[in-house]
Amino acid sequence: MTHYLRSKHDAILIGVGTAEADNPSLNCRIAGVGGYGGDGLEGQPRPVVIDPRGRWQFDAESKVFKLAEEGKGKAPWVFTKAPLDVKRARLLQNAGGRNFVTGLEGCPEWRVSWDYVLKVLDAEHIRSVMIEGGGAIINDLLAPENIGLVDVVIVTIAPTWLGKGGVQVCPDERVEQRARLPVARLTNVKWMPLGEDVVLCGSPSRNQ
Ligand SMILES: NC(=O)C1=CN([C@@H]2O[C@H](COP(=O)(O)OP(=O)(O)OC[C@H]3O[C@@H](n4cnc5c(N)ncnc54)[C@H](O)[C@@H]3O)[C@@H](O)[C@H]2O)C=CC1
Ligand SMILES: Nc1nc(O)c(N)c(N[C@@H]2O[C@H](COP(=O)(O)O)[C@@H](O)[C@H]2O)n1
Repeated sequence: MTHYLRSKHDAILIGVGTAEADNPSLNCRIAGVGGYGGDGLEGQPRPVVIDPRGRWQFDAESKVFKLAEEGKGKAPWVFTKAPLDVKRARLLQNAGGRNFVTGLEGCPEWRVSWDYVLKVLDAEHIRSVMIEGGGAIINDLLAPENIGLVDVVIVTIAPTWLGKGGVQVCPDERVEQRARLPVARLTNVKWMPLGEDVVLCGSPSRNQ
């Protein structure tokens, strides 16, 4: 499911926490897409890493760079507040990736504004973005001020325990006129069994 979804989006976006924790591949590995039997890089999403403070210590051995070199994925676009150091900037450029420097743009140094990121991606002809994670990025996009940017939420439920201290995904509670409001629900919900998993798909409610 994850790889099918990756093939259907122009970009796949993660936060630096995920880049550092997982060394992810961020490509699509379904037979028939570019690099896996298909032409060029057709069906491969553009990896986008949100890294305001330039924490991601990537090098040529990072999976996403290896795959780009092998023609099995696109090189990443990295959003930072200040330019990356020369070594990382050169590696990124040589691989075909880019460093978008947002500047301070009026928000705390640890975060970027979605308005800025989405405008840049739109200008670069990215028409659909799959937000893969992690927790902080998803929670921020589920917050009332950002939820309008989200078209669809897809949750895969797998029969496995994730362990203590896992990543918590839940929007902040809403308080209006001192009353606690329920967290917005999804609408147009569909459930689909897929192998051992169940996939839930729904749209954020616009009027809760
Ligand atoms: N099960 C799943 O489907 C997935 C799980 N994960 C897991 O999530 C974990 C990483 O999650 P987190 O540590 O929460 O890191 P994260 O990947 O959400 O990145 C958080 C970082 O993004 C930056 N950031 C920039 N703009 C931001 C904004 N507007 N809002 C929030 N953060 C912003 C912050 O500097 C922050 O440190 C990993 O353990 C990874 O395995 C990640 C992806 C998918
Ligand atoms: N286990 C799992 N299931 C999903 O449905 C997911 N979207 C993820 N997400 C993230 O996938 C990354 C590893 O995959 P690649 O190496 O990029 O193929 C990693 O960041 C997971 O946290 N995980």
